Amino acid sequence: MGVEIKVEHLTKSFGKQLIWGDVTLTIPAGEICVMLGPSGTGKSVFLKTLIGLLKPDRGSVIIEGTDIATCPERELYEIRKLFGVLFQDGAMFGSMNLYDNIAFPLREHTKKSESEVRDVVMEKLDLVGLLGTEDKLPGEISGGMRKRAGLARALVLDPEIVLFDEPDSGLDPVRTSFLNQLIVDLNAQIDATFLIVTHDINTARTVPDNIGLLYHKHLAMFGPREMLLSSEEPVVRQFLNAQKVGPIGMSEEKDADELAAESDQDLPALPPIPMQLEPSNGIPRRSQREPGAWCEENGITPPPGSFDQNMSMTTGA
Ligand SMILES: Nc1ncnc2c1ncn2[C@@H]1O[C@H](COP(=O)(O)OP(=O)(O)OP(=O)(O)O)[C@@H](O)[C@H]1O
Repeated sequence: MGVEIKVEHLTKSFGKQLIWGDVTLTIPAGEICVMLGPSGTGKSVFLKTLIGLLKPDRGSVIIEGTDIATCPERELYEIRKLFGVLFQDGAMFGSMNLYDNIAFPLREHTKKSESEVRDVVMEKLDLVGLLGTEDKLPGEISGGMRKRAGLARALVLDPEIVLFDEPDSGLDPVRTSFLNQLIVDLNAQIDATFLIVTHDINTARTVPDNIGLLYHKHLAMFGPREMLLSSEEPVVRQFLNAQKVGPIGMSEEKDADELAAESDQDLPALPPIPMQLEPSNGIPRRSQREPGAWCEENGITPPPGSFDQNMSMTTGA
């Protein structure tokens, strides 16, 4: 069913460097969320804090009634079993074939027999479309296949929460589309809570139920996909539409002179909100909402052309 992650007033620094402060949000059980933000805004640090690999300075991360920011190491060890993580590079052991890489967490953390291990490994390989590649070494397969293998390994302990750290990094647009479809299909199938850190605007616009944006040491906005895609808030609008005009500069914020120089420029109209990616079997996911439902409930008129089935360009950039 997936479990909820409740983050309250979370603050993280390294020495004197504040990464982000007072982050409060709830990642709903079973839903897909995307976390965005310019490079260096602390998205990976956020993922690591959620899983207890980094300790926040203040605030809490509540999972099934336990605050993983303060709980004893033993409890943290138990809570971590709820997580599957797809690391950026797949984090495979280079000298082990895919079978042994994927079997690794089962051999480490369970008492399963080798034949039970085999059943799980083959099931997960099938799930990610990699049956038949089990004897290959990670170095012998493409980047896209390595991501899938990493995903199979993240799934072997049947996680309730799956964290994806830039699943699309280094992938071409076609492989990214296939991986996004796999993510949506998996969510429909295993119903776990998914959190994806990405730089890919097309992924952010089409895959998740909810979007968050970290910017300038705080959470600029978090909410339903349609809320952010129809938002006129300058940072959200600029980032989600990949535009140069707006408060975000080449390195963090633009200064007052830069902003004044573009004050007479008209902002391009918000592009249409694309349809959300559906599972390939056409059966909606449990957390999927009707297109336009959030806008209607909140009295927001979506940009013209939104939710058009035939829309080909989704970013409008
Ligand atoms: N263990 C650490 N010790 C000190 N500083 C760290 C540590 N981990 C991360 N940082 C710093 O925290 C900041 C945020 O890093 P992080 O990797 O989370 O950013 P990001 O948003 O994921 O970036 P990108 O989009 O480029 O991957 C960076 O300035 C980084 O140098």
